[in-house]
Amino acid sequence: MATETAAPAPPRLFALHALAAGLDFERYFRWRRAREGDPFYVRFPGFGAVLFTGTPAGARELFRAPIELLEPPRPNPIEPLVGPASLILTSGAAHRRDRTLLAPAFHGARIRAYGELIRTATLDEIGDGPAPWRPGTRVDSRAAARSITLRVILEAVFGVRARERRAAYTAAITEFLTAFSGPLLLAPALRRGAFGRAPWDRFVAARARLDRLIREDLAARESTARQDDSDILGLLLSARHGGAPADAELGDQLRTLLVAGHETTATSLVWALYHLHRTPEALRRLRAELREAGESPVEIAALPYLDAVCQETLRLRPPVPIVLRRVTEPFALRGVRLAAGDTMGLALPLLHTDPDIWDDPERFRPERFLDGRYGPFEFAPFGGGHRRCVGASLADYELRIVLATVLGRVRLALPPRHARGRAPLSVPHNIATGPRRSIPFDVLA
Ligand code: HEM
Repeated sequence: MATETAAPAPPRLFALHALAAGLDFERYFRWRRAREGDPFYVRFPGFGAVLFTGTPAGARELFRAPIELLEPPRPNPIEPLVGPASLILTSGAAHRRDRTLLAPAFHGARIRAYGELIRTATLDEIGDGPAPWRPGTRVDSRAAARSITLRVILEAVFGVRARERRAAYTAAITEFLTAFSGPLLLAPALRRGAFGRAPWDRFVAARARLDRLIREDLAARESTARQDDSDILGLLLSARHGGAPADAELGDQLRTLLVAGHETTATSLVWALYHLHRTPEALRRLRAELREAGESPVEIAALPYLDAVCQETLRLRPPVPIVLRRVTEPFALRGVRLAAGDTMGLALPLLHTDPDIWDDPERFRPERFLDGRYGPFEFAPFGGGHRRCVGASLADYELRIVLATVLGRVRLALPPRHARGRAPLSVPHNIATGPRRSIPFDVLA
């Protein structure tokens, strides 16, 4: 058995470290590992120290740790966004109960039923959105991708189809997420009100507006006698008739799905389009595959090169780059002792560029997913173990159908500055990381 060592001391000069991590956290993580080896410590403001690994051996230990030993980390920077009853934050019996409730809504046949909805949402955004994608126009890819993925979540989760209702949600959620990005996410000390004028006050007001919409939909659906479980809210309500969960908990779960379910997928869409348009041979190969394929979502979702493009995007640009677990009893990660209450983490940008697994890891090369198979401890964009992303199948399906629909309808090009310059860094936005600057596309045809 390997000898356990005590944890290395977290770094001094904390403010400088925080600044370096804030400017480019992937580079910072690489630097820390190069200095200290794997695992290594990183301290987050208002959160404490986390022992990180970025190797398949570490991923295996973290994902396979006994479930009863693991909790989500506390305090959790995203708690104000998702709420204390969120699946992301519960543990033990409550987590098991909520996963049992939610997981079936994201499986096989149910997901496939959303195929047409995803295609229609994409076509509407291109042809009929607030800024139609006509030749000669410039598209803000983040705004467009968010609009598509939010619509999918609103319809799939809440069954919201009416345009005005969708617009009300879109405005509320955009305001809610914008109010929480940046300083409030990273500096918990700023989460205080000041006579209605502080950033925290604005965030609390935005959350109240969004919660009002959610409550209205809950009430409307509850008052209808029919049991409609064609969407996720219907499923949750039918389960409630069996006894649980209460209104506030349901509200947190719905807010979680709204937040976790659209920003992550939208970011991946932006990165996929970006890397494809910087890698002409990959774009050509994908277009050729799409030309041969039919329009049925099921057929599209099975295309091998499209699949490889999506996986490669999630490898190089994982939108949720770190996976955290708090241990409730002593545990050893890669031979380093953790005490009860300590937190361990998996750094996906390190795992996904480990040179022992990935050839030429910094390059966008979808072919690697055609040539080889990667295990769940080598490639883990959706995390793993008992907390693996509950929406992974929906996200995978959505990525493929939106990309195929966009590329089948329009020809895009990156403006010269983006086509040739350095690739933008990934920075934390709120629940997901994304490109530091917005990435526009010119519509050619
Ligand atoms: C490309 C898109 C997405 C990525 C990369 C992603 C990634 C992740 C990751 C890394 C985790 C943490 C897993 C862990 O701790 O092991 C997670 C958890 C979660 N995700 Fe996703 N996600 C995506 C889309 C979605 C969607 C579409 C939904 C729902 C509609 C969703 C809902 C959730 C929820 C509820 C959790 C918490 C699961 C739990 O703790 O049991 N995600 N996701």
